[in-house]
Amino acid sequence: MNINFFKYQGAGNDFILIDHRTGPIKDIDYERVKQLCDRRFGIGADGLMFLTSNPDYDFEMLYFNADGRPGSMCGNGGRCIVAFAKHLGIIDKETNFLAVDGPHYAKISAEGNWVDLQMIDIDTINTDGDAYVLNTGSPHYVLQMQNLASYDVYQNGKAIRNNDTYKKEGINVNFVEDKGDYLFVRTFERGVEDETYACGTGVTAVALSMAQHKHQNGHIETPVKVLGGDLRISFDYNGEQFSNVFLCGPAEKVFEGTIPFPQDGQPGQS
Ligand SMILES: N[C@H](CCC[C@H](N)C(=O)O)C(=O)O
Repeated sequence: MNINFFKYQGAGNDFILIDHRTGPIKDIDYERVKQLCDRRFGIGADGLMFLTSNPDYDFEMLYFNADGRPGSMCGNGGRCIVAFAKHLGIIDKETNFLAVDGPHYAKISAEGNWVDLQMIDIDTINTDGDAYVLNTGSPHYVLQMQNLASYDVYQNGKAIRNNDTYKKEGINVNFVEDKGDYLFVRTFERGVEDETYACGTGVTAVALSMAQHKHQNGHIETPVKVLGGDLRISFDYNGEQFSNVFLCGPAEKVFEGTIPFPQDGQPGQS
């Protein structure tokens, strides 16, 4: 069957979005998802999402990484699917939707291209040598460094993601340089197995780790620069728990089209 797709991007983290409110998704063909996300043989994206209906929420987000496998929470994907839901007329200024890590609240600008997405509360940040390790909906490794612009994020991120500790489950590897007024962050993403231009759960993990590292307290606003643009993380920290965590940034529709998509017992056929 043919289905319509929409391509969105948030700070250069890009996604294929499919409106699937009409029925349950069954037998998703992971190979087809992977091919659609491929930048040479497909549409090209860091991930693919289905927007489905849920009786208790405005909608539900089903996220797949570019390797075709179901991913954990995607922050920029969450912001993009909120913009998509507004485009579809499902929501207006705010929403409560369900994702793989639970319910999320979000606010969206009148123009529909700026989304503040609430992330899960966090109370545990572990360490691994000099790095911080935490789960902001997806697992993240956070390491501080200098001269990040010229750092080999691909080789070093890949080595950490595939070391004995993380190989089995995988981890997203974030490198951060504290620039004083803002944090500069680059991320090697699990499931894409490459550096992406932005990672929302990643910059969130970085901002929280840095607040703990610097012994900051109270209401904190952290501007972040990534390869694909600017994001902002705001949260409250009482020294033990991070709450009211918001990932804020752009979310824009790039283009739309039609593709064959096998499902409902026809995996592999298109
Ligand atoms: N790009 C995403 C992270 C996707 C999560 C994925 N890489 C995984 O670990 O399953 C974000 O903006 O948060």
